[in-house]
Amino acid sequence: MCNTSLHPFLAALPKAEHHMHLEGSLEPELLFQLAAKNNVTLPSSTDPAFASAESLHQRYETFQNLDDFLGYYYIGMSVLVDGSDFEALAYAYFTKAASQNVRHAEVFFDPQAHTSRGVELSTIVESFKRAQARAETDFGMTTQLIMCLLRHLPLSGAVETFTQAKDDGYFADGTLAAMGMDSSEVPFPPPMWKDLYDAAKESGIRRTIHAGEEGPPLYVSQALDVLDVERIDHGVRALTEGDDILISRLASANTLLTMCPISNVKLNCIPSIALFPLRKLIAAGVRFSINSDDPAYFGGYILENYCALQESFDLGVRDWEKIAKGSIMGSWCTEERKTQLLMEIEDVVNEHIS
Ligand SMILES: Nc1ncnc2[nH]cnc12
Ligand SMILES: [Zn+2]
Repeated sequence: MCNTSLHPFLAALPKAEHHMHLEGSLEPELLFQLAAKNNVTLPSSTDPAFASAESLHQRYETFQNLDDFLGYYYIGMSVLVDGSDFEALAYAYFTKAASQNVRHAEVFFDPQAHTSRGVELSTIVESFKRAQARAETDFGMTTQLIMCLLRHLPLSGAVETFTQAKDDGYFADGTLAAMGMDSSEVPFPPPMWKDLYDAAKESGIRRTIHAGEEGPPLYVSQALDVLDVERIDHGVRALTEGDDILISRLASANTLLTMCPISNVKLNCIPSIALFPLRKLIAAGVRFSINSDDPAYFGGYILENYCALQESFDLGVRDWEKIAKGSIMGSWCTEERKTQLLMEIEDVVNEHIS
């Protein structure tokens, strides 16, 4: 059997996504539409990639590294101006994700990149909430928002944004499920953000951080030791560099790694999907999920990530059942929702093997 034969099964498999940036789902076509609607001038005079949606797609094929990508990511999101733009962005992602049987999504957004342009935090959050409510009604998909702070900017801005979100009651009322940190990783080691993470922990707020994407395994250990995070976004370098002590620690603590194979290849964190450390994760018993990161920029949503792994690693149905169940177990939804989703997975697996 060829290793694409499980693709229909993978498409049907109920999935949880834990690592995608809503702004990273801004497809070039919508980007150009919103730029025209909001009179946002794109830098086409200095960068020919901004000539058209097609040339932008082409440029996205050749990112050199994380910062090269982030340059496009921040320009792209500057077309998001009013509430309807944020709602349209999130609802487009939820629609696409539902078509790939994502049943639960925990999604990131980067408020500082919008509030710095004069967009109110409440505009962003309330618009995403409208899209979330529609996704639940239209697709039965549960979703949660994770507010990410930007690590290439000073701590003071991150603290200000965190404090505003907390004072507005967005964590207390469950509008925001957790706090994360993203953007350029090196040279911004986790201990720089200790005060912020201490404040979040004191307020009982869940915490995650991007670590070990371009940064060394040390950043992952520091995130655990100094920031006391509950989850690590990426962490791929802990595996590729074979930090065995750290790998066993992640396994024994059941820390979820939210992994993004296509992103890792597109940003040159690993040379190819075949070198994604999937077998090592499985053998070491590390809990992980497979995610899209920035699907519009990397040319693949969650299903394309599942299928890319399958084409390289030729796993069996039972392996995928374990991966899918592990990602549900690592989710931040209610226990009741987890039970429901685990049963949905079993139904699809049983249907496939019968
Ligand atoms: N892959 C990534 N790493 C760090 N920050 C990001 N923001 C959006 N995508 C990101
Ligand atoms: Zn990410």
